[in-house]
Amino acid sequence: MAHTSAAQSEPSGSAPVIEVRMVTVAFGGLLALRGVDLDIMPGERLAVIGPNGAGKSTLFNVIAGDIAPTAGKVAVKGQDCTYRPSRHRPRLGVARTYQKARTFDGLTVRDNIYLALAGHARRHRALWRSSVDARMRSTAANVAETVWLAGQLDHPAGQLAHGQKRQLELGMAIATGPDVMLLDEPASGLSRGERERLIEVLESLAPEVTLLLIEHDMDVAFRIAQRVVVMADGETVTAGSPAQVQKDTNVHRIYLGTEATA
Ligand SMILES: Nc1ncnc2c1ncn2[C@@H]1O[C@H](COP(=O)(O)OP(=O)(O)OP(=O)(O)O)[C@@H](O)[C@H]1O
Repeated sequence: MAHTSAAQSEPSGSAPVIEVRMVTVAFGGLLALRGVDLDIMPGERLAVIGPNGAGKSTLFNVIAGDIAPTAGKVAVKGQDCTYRPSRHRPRLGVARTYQKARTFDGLTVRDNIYLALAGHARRHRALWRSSVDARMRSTAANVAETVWLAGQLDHPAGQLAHGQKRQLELGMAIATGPDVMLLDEPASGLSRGERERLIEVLESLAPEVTLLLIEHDMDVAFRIAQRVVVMADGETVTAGSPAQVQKDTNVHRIYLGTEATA
């Protein structure tokens, strides 16, 4: 069984887009993360799984900049971001989604996506011209189509079903053209059909987009990820391809249950 080093990628010649080094997070006397190491390579599709309380959300939030670690280091594209709050991540091409979608309920689907685009354009000093506005409106419509919301373009976000709201949030993240997407349980609360759509959308992302997801839904995690990191008790227990992780008897013991089959 490998320990923290199991979450290191195979050497591939390029630098990791995200580096997590010996990250520890203590909540009072409780160690939620115990010296976690993780490298995520550009274009990699990585899922972090593990039983309740394993430390997945804490690790995710440290990477996203929502929790500052008690010890250790986080770098994005080689820049030390350990104590940089989450609002700095988009400047580095990092977008994230939340378990509970954060959309503007009074605004339409189009305007939610437009706002995400506008925020990104401002960062890149785009000019506020009518041609830019028209282009962003058209891009918003294209993004809505990508996330299966073309028919709801002019519906207020507040009227969308849970799954559609999550699709919208995913669209808002995709709209910014991120290099790295951090997805917090993207399949949570989705119907079977919506999960299939989610998988289709994620599979349609450009291959250079790096994807990190924490996910309880094994089907989604194993179908999207090239590499799966298994956490338990604040540590990375093992990592490998979905096929390797499904066969790992230690994973069965700590997470899937001994009756699980590969
Ligand atoms: N803000 C907090 N204050 C105190 N303890 C916390 C806090 N956040 C998480 N914890 C504890 O840290 C440990 C790891 O929690 P975390 O949410 O990271 O696990 P998880 O793997 O994401 O679990 P789940 O799958 O249930 O969401 C748990 O014991 C949890 O109770």
